[in-house]
Amino acid sequence: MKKNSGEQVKKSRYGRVSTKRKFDEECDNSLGRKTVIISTKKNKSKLPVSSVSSPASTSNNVHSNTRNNKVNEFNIGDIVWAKPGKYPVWPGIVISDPNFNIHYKEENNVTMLHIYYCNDAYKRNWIRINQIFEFVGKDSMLREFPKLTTHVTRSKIKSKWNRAVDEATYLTMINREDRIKAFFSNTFLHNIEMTNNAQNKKPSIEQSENDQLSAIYNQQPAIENQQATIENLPSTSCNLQINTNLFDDDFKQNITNHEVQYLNYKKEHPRVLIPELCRLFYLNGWVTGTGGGISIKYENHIYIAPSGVQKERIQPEDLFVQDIHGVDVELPPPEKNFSKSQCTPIFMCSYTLRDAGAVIHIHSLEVVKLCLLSPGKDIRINDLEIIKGIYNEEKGKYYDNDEEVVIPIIENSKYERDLVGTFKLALRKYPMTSAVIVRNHGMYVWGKDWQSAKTQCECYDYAFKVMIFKKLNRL
Ligand SMILES: CSCCC(=O)C(=O)COP(=O)(O)O
Ligand SMILES: [Zn+2]
Repeated sequence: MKKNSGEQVKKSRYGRVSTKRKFDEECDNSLGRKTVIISTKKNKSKLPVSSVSSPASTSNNVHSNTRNNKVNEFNIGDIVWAKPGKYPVWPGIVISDPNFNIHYKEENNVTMLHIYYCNDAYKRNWIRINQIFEFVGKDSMLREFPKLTTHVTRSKIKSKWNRAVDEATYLTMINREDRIKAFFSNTFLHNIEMTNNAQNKKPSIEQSENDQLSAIYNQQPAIENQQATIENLPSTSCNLQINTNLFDDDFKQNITNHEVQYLNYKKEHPRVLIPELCRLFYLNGWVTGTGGGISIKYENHIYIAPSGVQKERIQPEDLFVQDIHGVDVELPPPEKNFSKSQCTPIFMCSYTLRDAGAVIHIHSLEVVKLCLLSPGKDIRINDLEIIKGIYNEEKGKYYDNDEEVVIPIIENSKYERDLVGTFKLALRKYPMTSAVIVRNHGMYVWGKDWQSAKTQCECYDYAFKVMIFKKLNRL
């Protein structure tokens, strides 16, 4: 079948007209916009590049009208439009393939980029670079590429597509470094849900939409389990403030004051950090079986998670806040029926006796394994570069790699609160330590702030893995 332009119109086996050629043509011909045609090094295929700068390109200065002739100018974290063959044009984010840790490659002389799609259950695939262009906002897209968007804006997937575009728009508003975290933590969708709940409405994703999208993407590889790498480090609710800008005034008016209060917390606030870090610690295997977590001191108040809950699902309002004397200042909503973490007495020992700014309690398998291999009263770590990340509280400085780090082990007890006596004794006997191991149970680690506590916990965890290896292999 021939059209006036001479374009060969192909029909897919589903009877849908192929839009691949139209996509390039539409980009080239779009009214009032310049397009820069560049050739990729090997396949020489023409890549139309939008001259409309998105917030992302403005802030990162990655894409511009004067994009040069490189094979791949997309970087990890770029927000893009992708038009994979017969599938609808969809917003996505450039992120490395978790299996190979690369975000672009040459395949059969074609440059491919690895994309995760917005609002689509973390579906991802490798896609030709000439099927991608930088993300422009929804209005520009609808105005300038009407043919590309007609299908999605009229079909049953319209609302899903709209949410994907909103998510992409939201991601362009935040720093590139935070985008991947925000993407994997579903920050945007979380807020939509929060807003909808405030209106006593559930987010309505129609089944038919899901079915249709499943059919559309059924040839794409399914996403593997989310991995706790630095790339997809989850962040529960940072940037909530920015996100509300996407809601119209009606929406905002329907959010209760209580919720607005949480939307306004900065991302360094414990009500944001504790849920975010608990989620990370869960993925690290540190807070399994509901136990463990982190407490943070902020402006002379101590923030503590609830006890016995799925720590990776804690919400900002779930936290207990008390002063340094243990007097409650803020409580979670009473209907949640939460009680304060059983670890509170130990957390308080670290705050009062060591002037900690944050305390982490982990239930990692490594700690328990190491205890099984170490019947003595303490663990000694030598000859590891990683110990430079551990703080010597007695000397007030970080260890050198030729020093020995000694961590006391106290015996476990029936209840966490019964550990207080031996915990205090350990602090007295080991003034240099920033951690106490509880045999066959876990470990408490503290630092002057949450970053220090987290970094040290990572260093201990790493060192324990090496020690287990050494002990098992009699090295
Ligand atoms: C399986 S958890 C047993 C109790 C425990 O060790 C613990 O750390 C409890 O912490 P929580 O913050 O859930 O009270
Ligand atoms: Zn515990």
